[in-house]
Amino acid sequence: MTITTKLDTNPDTYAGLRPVQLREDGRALVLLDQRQLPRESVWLELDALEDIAVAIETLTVRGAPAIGCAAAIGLYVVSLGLPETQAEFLAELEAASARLADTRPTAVNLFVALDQLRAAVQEQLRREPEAEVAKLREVLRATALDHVREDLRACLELGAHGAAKLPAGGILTHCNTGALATSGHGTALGVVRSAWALGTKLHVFVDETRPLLQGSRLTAWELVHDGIPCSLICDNMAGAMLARGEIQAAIVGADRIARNGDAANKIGTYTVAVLCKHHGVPFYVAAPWTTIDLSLASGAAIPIEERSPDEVRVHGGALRAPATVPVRNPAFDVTPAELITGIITERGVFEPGQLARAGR
Ligand SMILES: CSC[C@@H](O)[C@@H](O)C(=O)COP(=O)(O)O
Repeated sequence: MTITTKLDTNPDTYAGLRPVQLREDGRALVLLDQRQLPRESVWLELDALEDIAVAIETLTVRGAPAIGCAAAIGLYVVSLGLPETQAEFLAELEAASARLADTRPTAVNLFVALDQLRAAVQEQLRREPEAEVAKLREVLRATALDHVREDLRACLELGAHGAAKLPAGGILTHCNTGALATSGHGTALGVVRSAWALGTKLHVFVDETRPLLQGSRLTAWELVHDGIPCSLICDNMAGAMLARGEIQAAIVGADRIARNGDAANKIGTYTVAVLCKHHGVPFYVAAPWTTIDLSLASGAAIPIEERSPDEVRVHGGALRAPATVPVRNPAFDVTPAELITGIITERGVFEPGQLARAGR
């Protein structure tokens, strides 16, 4: 297919939604508050460590790449308030990084971003052991902005690779993997966006994604905004849509992909993959390379976040279950590699079993 050459893959000319930014004066993390969508678009400006950590924990900012971007800019912003002596600065920077790392365990992008910033500081100290704190802040700022820019570049490029694979027709997606979940454009939803921009006739089936409704609140909001045809469905309707032949492919994102291609993503993704296998429908995972964790042999080693029982018991502000009923609330599941047709990255589209070699 030659159509991919028409896609804009330049992050410097990207004009779409950027939900995670550094404020123009460079002193605050700016976030589009995803808890308020789709009711209203509220932008928050945060500069305190605890506020930034809580924003990640409460899904004010969410989606693996966006979490990484928020942590990167967040750590830089926090560094502005740290002591001016190098030893104290470094000790407090480590503590701040540890607090941010403690927010959400599954999205590996969080740890990649924090490691990139810490490594950049270490590299500066190796070259200049007496480096002033001002210089170290400069390094943090440049590394954080580079992380965000690289994420956008990856999304635009994987969008182009994925668009060449996506068939016309019904496309099922789960959770939100759009601009909101990244630095912009999106991963799985970025592929949908890129394919639509190229003229592929699509109709997106949006799983509402219980318990926190990232599909109905966020994905549907993005698709309606872009004018991409879509239908919102409850999670338990996906099987019926597949059985009726209304879905030609499924595409989802990932929070962490192990070396063997097993992929952790929003709870319910595994169910979609099993259904697709049963119906002979291709099931794609789209993610930037920062989501691939080659240090883990398989998905069994991916830490899965368990969230508050009240996210399941309470819906729309009202109790929908006995207040004391025991609840399980794993936020993610692992889709085994054998159910995945292809993993779409900025480096190209891989069969799950090819990841390890591609990563060398
Ligand atoms: C491009 S986002 C990929 C994943 O992070 C996404 O599918 C997902 O599962 C997000 O979960 P969330 O709990 O909303 O952060």
